[in-house]
Amino acid sequence: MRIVKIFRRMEATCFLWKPVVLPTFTKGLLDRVSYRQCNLLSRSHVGSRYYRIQVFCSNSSSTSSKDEILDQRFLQLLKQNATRKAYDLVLSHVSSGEQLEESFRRKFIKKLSSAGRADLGYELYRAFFSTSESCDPTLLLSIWKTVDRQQHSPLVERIIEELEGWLNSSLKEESPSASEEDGKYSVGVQVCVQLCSYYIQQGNVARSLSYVYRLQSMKPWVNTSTVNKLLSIYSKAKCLQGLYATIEMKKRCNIASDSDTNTLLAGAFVKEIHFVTGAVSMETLPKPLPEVAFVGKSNVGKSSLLNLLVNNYSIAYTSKTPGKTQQLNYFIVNRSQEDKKFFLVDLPGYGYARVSKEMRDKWVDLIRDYLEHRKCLKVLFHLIDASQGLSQEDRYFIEFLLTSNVLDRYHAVLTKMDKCTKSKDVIVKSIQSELVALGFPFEVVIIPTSVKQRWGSEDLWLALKPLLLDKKSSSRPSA
Ligand SMILES: Nc1nc2c(ncn2[C@@H]2O[C@H](COP(=O)(O)OP(=O)(O)OP(=O)(O)O)[C@@H](O)[C@H]2O)c(=O)[nH]1
Ligand SMILES: [Mg+2]
Repeated sequence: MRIVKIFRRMEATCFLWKPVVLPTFTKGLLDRVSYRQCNLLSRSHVGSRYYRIQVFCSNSSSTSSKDEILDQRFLQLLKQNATRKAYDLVLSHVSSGEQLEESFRRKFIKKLSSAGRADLGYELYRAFFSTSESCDPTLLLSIWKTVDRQQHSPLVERIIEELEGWLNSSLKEESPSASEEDGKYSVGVQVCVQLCSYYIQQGNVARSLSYVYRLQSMKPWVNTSTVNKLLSIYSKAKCLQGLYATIEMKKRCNIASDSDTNTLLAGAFVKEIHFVTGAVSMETLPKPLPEVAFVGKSNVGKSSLLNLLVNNYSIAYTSKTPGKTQQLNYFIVNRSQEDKKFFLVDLPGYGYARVSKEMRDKWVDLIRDYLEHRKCLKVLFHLIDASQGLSQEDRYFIEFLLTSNVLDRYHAVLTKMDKCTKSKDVIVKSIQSELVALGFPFEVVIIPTSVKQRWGSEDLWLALKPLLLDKKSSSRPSA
């Protein structure tokens, strides 16, 4: 017989005997051949041509093949649901002094856990990895995620104790640099998120939030997906404090939103929203509820911003033509939740609108009346078109506001930021100084937004924090 080809692989050296010419696809197959596949192939033929492979010698130590055989038997037992036997098999292999590669150890632990025996997975973990000083948080997390919450709470408690110990002993609290032990801190983020989730399910809000705050010290490793996971956890738990802690952490860590972030945010705060009425006079306003109003010149983007806030782009009608909204349009949010319901009010615009002067004057009177007398108005969003800056009408309106009693509820919002060429900070600073020059007695917080690019809603929700979290202290202390 003639040796046709020799394949050198990590696991073994293979000699190929006959036929002299190989079909092309067989060659491809042999390029990817592994030690185990050699054995299989040596007993088979491909197409009409027979060939033989002989494994002449194994390049790695004999433990590798033993590990593979153990692996096959282990998987077979798992298939038969004999999880305990599978566990015993691995344990006796190791207790008899055999070596076992780390990749197999990890695999056995994970497989046992995901086969419904997190307890056995954890026992193996203890036997293989854990000494009193060391901890493998990735493995512990993977075991934890497979635990049936009802049945294994002592196990979860043990895992948590180890993970919290690891967080406290291995990760610095004061901001580490991005290059520092990357893997360790990425796992640290995962551990924190899992702990946030665990403690909120246990009803321990303070402990849960402490891990959101902890994430701030891992800034380089926190990303949009971390934020989205937290929003989803606190939304499910209906925990407004958790949602706000997450938004604040996101802002401090300067993490961008994606479309999921907006959907999750709106979904967390708005369980339902309905149109209630279009009021044309003070007499036709609905019965009082805490209220959030959107005011600004015609076409500035009030209705669009309301839609962005609730992530529902068909609830308030928008139009390119100024003067679209002609009444005080009332939308009720969360109407079936007594302690959480509130109104969003979309006002007609002031300034230029494609309607008669008489009509415009009527709107201005109504807006003034509304702002001066509607006691349940808790938050006023005053919209300014960032692409045009403050208009003369805006200045008149601000002069009126400065003499009114609604300043303590005032928030300036910049719209259409996507149309601006200057940087966000430059625009915000310039409007801020204009407002101070107009006579604002405090530095106004300005919220930049873009409905077109769908960003900015988290700052609007932050502005509603006093209203939603503590309805009694919803006004800013007067300056
Ligand atoms: N590029 C851009 N266009 C926007 C933005 N927000 C709103 N618009 C557009 O501006 C136009 C006016 O938007 P509306 O939301 O109807 O404005 P409004 O203030 O409610 O207008 P009135 O009801 O007429 O007072 C629409 O064509 C919107 O699509 C934004 O952030 N960026
Ligand atoms: Mg409108």
